[in-house]
Amino acid sequence: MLFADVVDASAVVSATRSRLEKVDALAAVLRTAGEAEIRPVTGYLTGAPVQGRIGTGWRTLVQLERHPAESPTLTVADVDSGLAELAATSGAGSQARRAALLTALMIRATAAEQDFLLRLLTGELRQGALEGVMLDAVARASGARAEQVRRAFMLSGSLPDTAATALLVGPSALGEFGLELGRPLQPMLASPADSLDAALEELGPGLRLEYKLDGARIQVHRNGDDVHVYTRTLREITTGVPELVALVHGLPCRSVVLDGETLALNDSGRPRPFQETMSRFGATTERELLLHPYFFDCLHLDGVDLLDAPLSERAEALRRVVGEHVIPGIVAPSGEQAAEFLRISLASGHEGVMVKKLDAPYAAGRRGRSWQKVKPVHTLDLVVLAAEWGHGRRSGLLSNLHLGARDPDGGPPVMVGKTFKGLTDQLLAWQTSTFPEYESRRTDWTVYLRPELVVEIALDGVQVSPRYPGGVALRFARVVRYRPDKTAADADTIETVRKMLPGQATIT
Ligand SMILES: Nc1ncnc2c1ncn2[C@@H]1O[C@H](COP(=O)(O)OP(=O)(O)OP(=O)(O)O)[C@@H](O)[C@H]1O
Repeated sequence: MLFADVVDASAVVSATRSRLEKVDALAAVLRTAGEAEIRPVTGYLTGAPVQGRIGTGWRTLVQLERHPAESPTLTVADVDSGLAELAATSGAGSQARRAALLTALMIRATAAEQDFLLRLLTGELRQGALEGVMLDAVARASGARAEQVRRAFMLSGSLPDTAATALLVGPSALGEFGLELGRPLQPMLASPADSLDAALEELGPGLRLEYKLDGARIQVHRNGDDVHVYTRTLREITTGVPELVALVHGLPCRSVVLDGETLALNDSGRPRPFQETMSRFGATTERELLLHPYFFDCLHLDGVDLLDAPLSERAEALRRVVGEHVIPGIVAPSGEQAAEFLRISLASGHEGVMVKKLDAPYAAGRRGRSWQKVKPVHTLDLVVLAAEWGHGRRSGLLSNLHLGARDPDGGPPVMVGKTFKGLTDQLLAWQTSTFPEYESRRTDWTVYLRPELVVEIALDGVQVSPRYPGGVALRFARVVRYRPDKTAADADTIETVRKMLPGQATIT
């Protein structure tokens, strides 16, 4: 298959707003892809090459001289082996070798193919929304039900594996994806509740309330002596968190999969700021801060998969295996007890509470109603699209942020507002030094970024606004913090923002 076929399909997907047309274009490519081509093609079309992050700096790429080929000759196999070689080249002297490999690939590509490759390698094509569209396309091309494909993806964490199984082995093979020790699955997510009372009323009497801790999500897999720790985005961090690994080694079990939150605490046992916890997960890790785990779910214990078991049963297994490391919680509280529990959680420095339905299974990758989060301040996680240079005291610093919500149909993020409020001197300095790495273009006043950075924004609500393309604008938006634990795929959608308009339904 020619690489140009993939590039053409990608162009159709970005040109149309119709989800149906996007799915059709992707399904057509999948149907014509050969056996060995399905995995790489799925990766390219969701902006995530199967070789993982190739790690070529943006600057190296733009400096490459590129005379495009007249007509397309590159095949998917050529690109696949080129990227595999690039990914395998590291260490001393690798920079020049990588540039040579890239140039060799680029001179065989047409202008459109070069542009696509560049955007693929810089991560610009990676938009989480595309995953959803691709899952539908896999269903369409293979004849599987969308739900079957989705479940296999959530459990395998890999779209190329899901696509290859559905198309090459057949839809019924998708059912064989189960929980596998050492392979992270997409975490279950919560829906925001309007208030504690609303959540209690919706979930009825059979519920459990837990502290909502403001740390970093962890998923832990142990098989005998083999322990692995993953982040919310399924990145493996085992070697960076030796204290967690040691603790999991000491648990009374042979095999286990745990879901939880980890935090750094200060001397009096209160949580340290989120940024400090996250400093343990960056490129340069801050080893002095010890992380404490608080587990809230158990998905597997000693050979028994618990994904489909009700929370009540999973919580019982959890208590048996992690003992004191279970997150603080109460079962079936009265309204007064629940309100008191929320008050104590906030007074102890936590974010709020989670309200969970006791008879619900673990819905991997779902933001459903059986987990609801109650937080006093409403926040949205949005994508930074651009930043304007500041004035006066902020001159020379990148300040006013342009904020975008995710398009669930795979289009580019939709701008919903701007803000420079809440930016500390430290954050302004960080933005000014970091944003150029994400730059896609600039004008005199504004630096535009590839849509990758996620920032958490507090707001007083939203209003109708013809000035913005989505028809809604944020009111009194202010920056709470950056969310290095999230990718643009995890940002809130334009639908979520629209549902916050006065008179709209509860956010789901
Ligand atoms: N008791 C708990 N149960 C489940 N998740 C918890 C709990 N305490 C803290 N959390 C964290 O809250 C998150 C659940 O909220 P949500 O599903 O909306 O994800 P999120 O978008 O990261 O949330 P937020 O932006 O509010 O932190 C989890 O990903 C987890 O990191």
